[in-house]
Amino acid sequence: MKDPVRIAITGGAGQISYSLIFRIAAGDMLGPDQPVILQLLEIPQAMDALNGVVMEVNDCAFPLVKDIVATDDPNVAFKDADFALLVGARPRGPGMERKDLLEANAAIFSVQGKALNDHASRDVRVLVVGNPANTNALIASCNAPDLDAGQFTAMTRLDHNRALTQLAQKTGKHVTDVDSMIIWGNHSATQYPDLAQCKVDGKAAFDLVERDWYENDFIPTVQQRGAAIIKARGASSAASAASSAIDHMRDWALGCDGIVSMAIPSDGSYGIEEGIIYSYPVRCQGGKYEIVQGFELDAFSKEKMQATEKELREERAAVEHLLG
Ligand SMILES: NC(=O)C1=CN([C@@H]2O[C@H](COP(=O)(O)OP(=O)(O)OC[C@H]3O[C@@H](n4cnc5c(N)ncnc54)[C@H](O)[C@@H]3O)[C@@H](O)[C@H]2O)C=CC1
Ligand SMILES: O=C([O-])CC(=O)C(=O)O
Repeated sequence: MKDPVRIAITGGAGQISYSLIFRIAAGDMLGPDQPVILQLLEIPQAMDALNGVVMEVNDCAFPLVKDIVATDDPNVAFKDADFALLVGARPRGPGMERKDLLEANAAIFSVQGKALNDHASRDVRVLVVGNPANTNALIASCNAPDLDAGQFTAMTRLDHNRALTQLAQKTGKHVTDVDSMIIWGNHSATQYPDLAQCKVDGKAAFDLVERDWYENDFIPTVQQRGAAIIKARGASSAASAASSAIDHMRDWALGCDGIVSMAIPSDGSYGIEEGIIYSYPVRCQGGKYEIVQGFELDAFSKEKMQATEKELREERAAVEHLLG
């Protein structure tokens, strides 16, 4: 058996964590041979609920769980953490955009960025799920000057997975037949789900679907899927968010075939302003991710990519005071 790794999860008593923690404990994120120590963070008012979750994890008798820490102190939760999944934040309700949460949630990520800086493993991999995820990741990263900015990522894998299913259903194929899906930009209604590189069963997606469906159905459906779930469920997506968080971390840590979407610090690739946390097509191998370069962009793509970049710049300007 390998040595255990430490996995910090914030918002441990929330909806997403109620799926996420159990799937990580079952080995879905790092594999069936990787023992884990779960370090769960909550706010003081939610500690009773968190202790209930810990009781349930214990009741599962998971062979891979070596220890569980439940705390309301970020300095304890992030101590020596190898992985940190920053989920704890307020979710939006009907009629809100994710950036409306900026004011309520941004301060959480400056505190947690500092705690990661001071206590986490120097190789910690951070995934921000709490919305608005891209800008929250930027805040956390800016408050962690001793860690590399590239260690901070935000989740657009749920958008990526949603897009895979929309296209697979439209073409009568399976998600595993779809290659090179790309989500560009912000995890918001301005994101750009791009089919220009996409293939289904080896055939160009653009040869299989009408342009009208792409522009007026596929793109808005993926952009608005979070709101559609809130309308249908009366609460924001939870199990699907947890599943995508696991996909993101698993691929980053263990590698994967093909292209996936991750929101990462821009290095200027594709003309996007350096530093903002922007979703790119990446390949993951050897514990690292790398932006896939060289795709040609038409005017339609450029316009959409710039619109979502503009929103991220505006979000950054709104939290300038938290960027350290
Ligand atoms: N990036 C993405 O694709 C997605 C992001 N989300 C976002 O994830 C976040 C969590 O969603 P849910 O689990 O449904 O919300 P929830 O309200 O069920 O759970 C959030 C938990 O975080 C805790 N929390 C709040 N402040 C905290 C802090 N400073 N430290 C630790 N814990 C704290 C709360 O007490 C609560 O238990 C929301 O911001 C939501 O919008 C949700 C779905 C997808
Ligand atoms: O829409 C929301 O507020 C929750 C979320 O981020 C998603 O489901 O993509």
